Amino acid sequence: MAAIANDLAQQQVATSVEPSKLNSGVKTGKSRDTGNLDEGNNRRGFGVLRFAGGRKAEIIFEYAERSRFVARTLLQGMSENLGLEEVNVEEILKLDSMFQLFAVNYYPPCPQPDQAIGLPPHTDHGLLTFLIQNGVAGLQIQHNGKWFNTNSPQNSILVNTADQLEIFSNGKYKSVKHRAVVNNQATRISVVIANGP
Ligand SMILES: O=C(O)CCC(=O)C(=O)O
Ligand SMILES: [Fe+2]
Repeated sequence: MAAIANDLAQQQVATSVEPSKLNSGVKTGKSRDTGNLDEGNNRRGFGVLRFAGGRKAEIIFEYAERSRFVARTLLQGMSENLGLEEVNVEEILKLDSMFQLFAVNYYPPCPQPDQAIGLPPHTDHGLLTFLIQNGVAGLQIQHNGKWFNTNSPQNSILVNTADQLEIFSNGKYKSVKHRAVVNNQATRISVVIANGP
């Protein structure tokens, strides 16, 4: 996973995974929703990159496809856990045409990490967000008002619950508030897929 995260992030390759948006460059603490939406690699916020094809695009396609399978399997389990065995979650959430948003976050080392934030606190849209990283930690989640470091093992996918899941489950699965912190040692790269209905 770390290798994939590095590999993908080092290429300015877009994907046709709908809606063909890649987040690239350094976040400056600005909310993604208010970032500039430009074509090309916008180092200050949202970047929409053109589909370039080639091996890297194939990797992204394959990762997106496989992650859709994982998302659907998890959602079926969650729906059973909610006591919705009778409900066809695939049909209700139209998982066949699942929406995926692919983002790559790049956090260079910061000389004063306690004075900066990589990505400010937020919850994600969608149902489940998958995050892989290049072996450098930095994601924190909020629980009972306190921030906790996450510690994902090598080659794992960290799954965050998101807003539409909270709505779908009537609040039983809470959308986790999270943020990314920076460090003064190593560049961190995270690759995120938000999976929505
Ligand atoms: O880089 C991270 O750890 C967090 C990324 C994130 O929350 C996002 O892209 O929505
Ligand atoms: Fe997020």
